[in-house]
Amino acid sequence: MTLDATIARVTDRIRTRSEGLRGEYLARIREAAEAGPARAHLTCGNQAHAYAAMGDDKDSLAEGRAPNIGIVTAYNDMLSAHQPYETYPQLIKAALREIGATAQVAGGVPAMCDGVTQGQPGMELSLFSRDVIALATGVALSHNTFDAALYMGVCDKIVPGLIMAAATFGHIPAIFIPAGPMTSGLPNDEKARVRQQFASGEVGRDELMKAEMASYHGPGTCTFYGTANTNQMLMEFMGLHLPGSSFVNPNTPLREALTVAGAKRAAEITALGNDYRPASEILDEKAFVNGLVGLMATGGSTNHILHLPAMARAAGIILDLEDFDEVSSVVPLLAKVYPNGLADVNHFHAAGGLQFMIRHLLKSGLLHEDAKTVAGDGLSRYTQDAKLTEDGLVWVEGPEDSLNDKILRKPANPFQKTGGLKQLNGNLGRGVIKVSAVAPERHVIEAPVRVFKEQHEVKDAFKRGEFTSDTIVVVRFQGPKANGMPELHSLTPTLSVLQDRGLKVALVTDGRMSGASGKVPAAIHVSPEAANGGPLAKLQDGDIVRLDATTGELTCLSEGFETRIPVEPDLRANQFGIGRELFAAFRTHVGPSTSGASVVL
Ligand SMILES: O=C(O)[C@H](O)[C@@H](O)[C@H](O)[C@H](O)COP(=O)(O)O
Ligand code: SF4
Repeated sequence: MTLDATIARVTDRIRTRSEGLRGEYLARIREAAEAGPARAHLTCGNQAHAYAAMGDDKDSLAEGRAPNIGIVTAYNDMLSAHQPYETYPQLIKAALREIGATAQVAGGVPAMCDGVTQGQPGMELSLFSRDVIALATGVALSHNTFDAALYMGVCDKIVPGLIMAAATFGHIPAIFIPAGPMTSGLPNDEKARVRQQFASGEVGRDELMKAEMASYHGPGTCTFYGTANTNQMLMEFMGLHLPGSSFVNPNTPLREALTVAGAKRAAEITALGNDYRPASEILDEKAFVNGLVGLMATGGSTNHILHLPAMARAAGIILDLEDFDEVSSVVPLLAKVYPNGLADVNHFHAAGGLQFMIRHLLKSGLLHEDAKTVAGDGLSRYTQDAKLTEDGLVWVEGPEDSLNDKILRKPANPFQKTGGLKQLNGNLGRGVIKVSAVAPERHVIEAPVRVFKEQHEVKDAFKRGEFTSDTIVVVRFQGPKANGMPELHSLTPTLSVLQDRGLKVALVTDGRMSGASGKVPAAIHVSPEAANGGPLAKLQDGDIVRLDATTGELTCLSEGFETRIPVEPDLRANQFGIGRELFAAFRTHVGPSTSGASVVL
């Protein structure tokens, strides 16, 4: 199938834009690869320290001929998605021992659960934790005793931070090992309904707690299509998972078989063998464009508008908002998974899942098939599903037709003709809006603004009954320099209640939303941020603003707006408590959201 002209043009533009940076990156990676196997550079003392506690594997490690695989783990008990990782290192070590290879836990990385910190001060460390994860992975792999790395992470900032490090250590192969989604509990839309009832005082806290616990009920990734499950999609579209491994539930025989297979595959693709697949060769412009296509076709999380540019830059590739915008304009929305629909990722996987999508996007010429992956050359192998048979783990072609066209469709009959992501421009700055979950009649709003600094102030104004007409709610000083750019997802129930009461409402912020946010139109990541003197700092209550997701306009229409002096914020409350005092350097040095709000790149 001929590659779509727009996809080809965007890829060429990215390749040209990145030429210098990518060239320097690849030269560094080549130098690291040419230096030879990692452990050859270590002294006897270095090695003795590295192997001292490795028991049965000590001799094999000391001989230095067999591949030694570094495990980077984001295990903790706080994320339901990461709790299953507790037992993986032992399983991996035993699997590699079977084939004469070894594995060591190179190090752990922190992982924040955005569900635990949502609406809490801790959320102000969330985005920064992505770069902390990249730094911590660098510390782990700097032991330089590994021929490949297995990265165990699933959720929001964890996969992006691990990718930033995997690209930095791009001379060694990288395989991402998922743990799979939680089994389906109380449907996400039912949970959201009880939250709205609680916000409007119709039910009490005990009713709300019951619903939340029935929704988030066990190990595995939360079942909505948020940032974590968008990560899982990316890892298959970008060829860093084994095919079909993203949405297999934890603590199942198939999940265990895929973990073992991923470990053994890592040992096969090191420089010691004859199928060397370094991460740098997989993380190229084609992989990132394939990731952009998957993001649009699945209606993925807006957080990847921040994460993908940071991930790409670590591999010497420069992504721009115009790339997202143009890919969105030609890639149809093929999946309806909450918040874009009622289904969850388990239903999506059962309907044909990622394998169905990759099959039909390849057929439509919307993906680069000639991509390198950890499983081998060519993305078409990712149209295959993983199955456990009496012959063990096998890969078989996924379904040609969707098993549920309310959840999954072919490009010829999409839910929406485009990916539903729109770049915004105007005298309020540059931002983005995702409309795949917003009703078409709500794509344009022109209304007076109410201006707030904190999300709790919005909820307080709501409780005082102050929202009685169409309103654009502006929450500013939420950018990375101001307070770390938290998610404002906890506003969703309040704004949804206003919307359901018949008001036209929208959110405009230099902050961000959760991948689980959806039905309320939100212009997010507005840049330059208010704390940097951005135009949002000039807005006053009552100004008329126009947000048009069809034309991509974000404009203040009030007289005299342009000549106003930006408001100076008092940000002292964001500089202390819950560890925020440790992140002053991050707030000072963080880059703009338009290039991923990174501190390290
Ligand atoms: O970007 C995301 O996908 C979110 O950060 C998600 O990981 C977060 O945990 C949600 O806030 C959970 O949803 P609720 O807060 O609605 O439970
Ligand atoms: S999906 Fe979000 S809420 Fe669920 S475990 Fe991951 S970070 Fe936590």
